[in-house]
Amino acid sequence: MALAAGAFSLISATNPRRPAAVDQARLEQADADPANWMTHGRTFNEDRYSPLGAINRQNVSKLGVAWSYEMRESRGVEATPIVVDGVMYITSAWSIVHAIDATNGKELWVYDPEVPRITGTKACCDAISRGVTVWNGKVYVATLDGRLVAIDARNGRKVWEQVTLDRSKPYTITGAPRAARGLIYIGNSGSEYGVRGFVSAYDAETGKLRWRFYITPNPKGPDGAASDSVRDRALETWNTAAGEWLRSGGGGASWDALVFDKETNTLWIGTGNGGPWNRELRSPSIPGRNNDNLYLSSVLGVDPDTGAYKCHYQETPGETWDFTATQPMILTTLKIGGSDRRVLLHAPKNGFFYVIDRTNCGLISAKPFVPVSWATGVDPKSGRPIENPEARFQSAPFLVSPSGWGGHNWHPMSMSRQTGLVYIPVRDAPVHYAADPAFVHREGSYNTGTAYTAFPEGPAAREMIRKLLKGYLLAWDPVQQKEAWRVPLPGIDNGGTLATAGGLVFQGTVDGRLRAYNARTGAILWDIDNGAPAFGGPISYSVKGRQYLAVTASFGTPAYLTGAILSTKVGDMRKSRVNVYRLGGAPIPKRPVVENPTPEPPVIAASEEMLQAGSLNYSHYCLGCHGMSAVSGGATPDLRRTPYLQDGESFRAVVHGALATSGMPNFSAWLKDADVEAIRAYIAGRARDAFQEEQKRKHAPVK
Ligand SMILES: O=C(O)c1cc(C(=O)O)c2c(n1)C(=O)C(=O)c1cc(C(=O)O)[nH]c1-2
Ligand SMILES: [Ca+2]
Repeated sequence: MALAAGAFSLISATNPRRPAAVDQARLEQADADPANWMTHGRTFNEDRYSPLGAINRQNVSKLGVAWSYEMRESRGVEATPIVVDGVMYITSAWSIVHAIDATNGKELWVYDPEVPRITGTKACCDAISRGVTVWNGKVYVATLDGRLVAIDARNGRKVWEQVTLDRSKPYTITGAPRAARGLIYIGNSGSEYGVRGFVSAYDAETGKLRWRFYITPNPKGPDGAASDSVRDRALETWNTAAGEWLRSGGGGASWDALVFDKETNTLWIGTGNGGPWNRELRSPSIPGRNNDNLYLSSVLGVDPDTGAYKCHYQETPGETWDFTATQPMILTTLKIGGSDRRVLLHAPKNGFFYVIDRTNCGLISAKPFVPVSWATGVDPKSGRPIENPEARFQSAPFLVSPSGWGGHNWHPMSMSRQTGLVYIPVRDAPVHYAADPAFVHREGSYNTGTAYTAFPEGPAAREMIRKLLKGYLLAWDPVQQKEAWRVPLPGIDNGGTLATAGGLVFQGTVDGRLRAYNARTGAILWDIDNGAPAFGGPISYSVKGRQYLAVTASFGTPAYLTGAILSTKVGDMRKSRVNVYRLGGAPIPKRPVVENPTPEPPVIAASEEMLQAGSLNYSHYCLGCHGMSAVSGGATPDLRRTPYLQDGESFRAVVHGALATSGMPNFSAWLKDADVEAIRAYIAGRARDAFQEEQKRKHAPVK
């Protein structure tokens, strides 16, 4: 743990309040206090609308750099910064918390929870964290390895720490905790790794567990948890005699949205996908019975004080595609059919935009916001999707739109109170799903029960990805349930959005641009190089009357999916940053594209079987950080270019822990010498493709 002295004196010099003095009253009145961004989505309602308008359509093109803060890691950053009274609190990779002077980028303190790097083997999506929450002078971080830590906002010292989950199981935490009414709420991740998801509430002062709600029922008996009261009802929707879920827990991990609703006194939980994905392997369906697998893929409302079940709406009954309902939620009031309705707006992975009644979880409307092939619509009467009968891919592979990458994933959407539109980073990313008859559960790896075929290997992948995967920024009218405008974007891994009273929407793109759009029309008013993608939601705050725009800049995170293959910045392992902009700031720095040629790879004699085994093991154990087709997302070394590739012995040493302190986990429990050599042969093949392509380009006649 590193500390920087002087944090408190600096804060007290600029502000009379003690640091992070956030309480219920202050959060409830967040709209009267737009200088601060005190909770994940700015207000309890999480609409990510900033009432600050000093930066507006007329002057946004004059934004320059206020400051830029360098983190210690090159890994992915997904956090939304929190700003209270001139101090920013943010996490970088490995759940490291930074407190920064929000006016000049000066580091006040850093708290490193020292997450064991082996935890990386349980994380699907890089060593990421979506940020902290603050309450009554403390900053709370949920660590990748499952702890909830309360930190003194004055000096970065730990006040208390709780282990929130069974660390012998493949759980992680990537989500940001939320604070309300003296409690800290936190979920977890790991549905693909074999866990049973739950949400917990801890006393903010003492760290004592107040309640717990399990997303899936315990077939062995009650848990002594808040979810016990609905256990029987949930069990009726599972096969209690067969299925992987009896061993793994069935998934449902709630890894992102947790929204406190002060108007209906509800904590809204977005629940996750099933584990494994394939329902017929997870919990074989029983003809003539309900096979919905509650409470997977649902918007679930519980009592914030006790965790008692209130109501739910299951968006994807019998989830089988990695269709999480964990995506960010916006609470608002809409005039629908002449009356004011308290609604929850949700654009989950499954591709439908839902308007849900916050008083009873009733469906008000649902319309596709992206092409959808698994269902033709949602029946307004029953609230159930009208499924395409082939979409469950049991008899034949099926091209599912959207796929588990999401019609929309965790990247926060925002809503403008001026236009009434919701700004969604959309992914149009169909994928072929087929049942995996050879499914075996593997520790330390992704377990889906699905042969999920994405792309061919090698140079062909790039073309395929360009053609098939489309991303765009979508402005959506939630009352009419229709598109207002869209702007096509490169790739699908674009960042979250922020709407402001300046009539603007801000968003980062996967190729590292940062843009401001006219919120009414989608016209691009500002478009700069942010150095690296701003994946999380941008925020705006002000100190002493000056408005700032803050975004992160990092590689890694979800960019391993496709962004890396499309990006010109591949292999550019610079440190992650927080970039803050203001009117009249310094000029945007020029950042030349880094040339990073592939060295000639070694020739490794390998049979076709060996290459296939290498490819399979690569996808199980390496892809999550080092990228599809061995094309790194830029936050971790590009394995096609690592010097360790050149000789088998050093390569094996690295896979078996030689670089464990730098973040490369030790895989010796799962990968034996022959497995490692097969992976090396596979990567050498990918490296040869890249090498030959580069040679061809180099020697091509100049046109
Ligand atoms: O089921 C889960 O437990 C789980 C966890 C996470 C996570 O914690 O980040 C993701 C997903 N699933 C997931 O399906 C997914 O698409 C995803 C994307 C990301 C990301 O950070 O970009 N995380 C996750
Ligand atoms: Ca998942």
